[in-house]
Amino acid sequence: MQWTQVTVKTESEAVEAVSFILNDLGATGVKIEDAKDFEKLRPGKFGAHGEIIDPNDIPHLEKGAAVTAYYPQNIFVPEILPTIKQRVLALKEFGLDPGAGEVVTSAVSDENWATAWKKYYHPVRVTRHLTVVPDWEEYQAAQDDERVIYLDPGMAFGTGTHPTTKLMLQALEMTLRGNETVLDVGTGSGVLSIAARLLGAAKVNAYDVDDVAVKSALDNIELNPKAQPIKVAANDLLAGIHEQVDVIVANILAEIIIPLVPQAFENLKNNGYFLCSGIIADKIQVVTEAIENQGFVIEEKMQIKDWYGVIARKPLPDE
Ligand SMILES: C[S@@+](CC[C@H](N)C(=O)[O-])C[C@H]1O[C@@H](n2cnc3c(N)ncnc32)[C@H](O)[C@@H]1O
Repeated sequence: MQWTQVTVKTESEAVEAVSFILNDLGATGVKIEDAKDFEKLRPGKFGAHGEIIDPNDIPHLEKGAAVTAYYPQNIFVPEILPTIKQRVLALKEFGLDPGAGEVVTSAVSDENWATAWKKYYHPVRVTRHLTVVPDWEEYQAAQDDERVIYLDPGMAFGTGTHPTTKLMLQALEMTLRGNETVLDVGTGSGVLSIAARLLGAAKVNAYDVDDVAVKSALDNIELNPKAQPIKVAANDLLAGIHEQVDVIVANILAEIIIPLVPQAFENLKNNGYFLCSGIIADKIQVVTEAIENQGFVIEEKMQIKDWYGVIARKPLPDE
């Protein structure tokens, strides 16, 4: 089994709180390194086996502290990084100094990730009409009504095969009829935006908070002339966006979907659809409550493996 290692560089006083945040987001364990612990070790002290300890021989931090967490494969770390950064920096509000709050991931190095997954990534018929094809593979559509999405997701999330993406591809296929306006929040590789256009949406705007994702989405849109044009921009959810669209789709974590719910309601036309996934079993109730309390009608709850998706509709005023 592979693990992703996430290290938060912080200060001694914040190590407990940072450990709590990392565990709360699904870490299976944390390791704490604290320069203050080494200050207590004096040269010449005896260790447990009678050896003389010279702290300088032990790899240690010269200053500050670092908390390292380990995440199992079913947690997609790039997705939780913005939440980690946000919650660590917010510790200031509780009177704790989080230091730089710098977050570093390793174990699955960029280089490994960029190449290792390619071995397992082949054309996949994800839904009745949508097939995702790696850009470097030759593929011939088997039916006239099959739509092919060419992708090279690189470091961004969205090969099209993750259950959460699949749920939203299915939801788009169930919802779109043609000529809709669509907002794709947390676009990652751009896969959902490309799918929306290929399924007949007239206009799609895609947003992501991560510049790597924005670049990846733009590159993938280049690979799919039939899906062009799609507008892509860096944005935090729908902050500052005021539109009236037919469909909003978002595959993000439950914690991030909840603040999106009122923004989605505001940006949808009556009878418009809010499609969301990225929700684990523990969170489905709180997300559906937030959606219903906002005034949406839940039309479908979908599930693949441990992941849930929701199709919600903004009702007509007289409903
Ligand atoms: C699970 S990926 C989904 C990618 C793609 N849409 C898919 O379905 O495969 C979630 C994406 O949401 C982005 N994201 C996370 N927080 C965000 C926020 N506050 N605003 C916009 N995008 C965000 C992440 O950078 C990531 O690219």
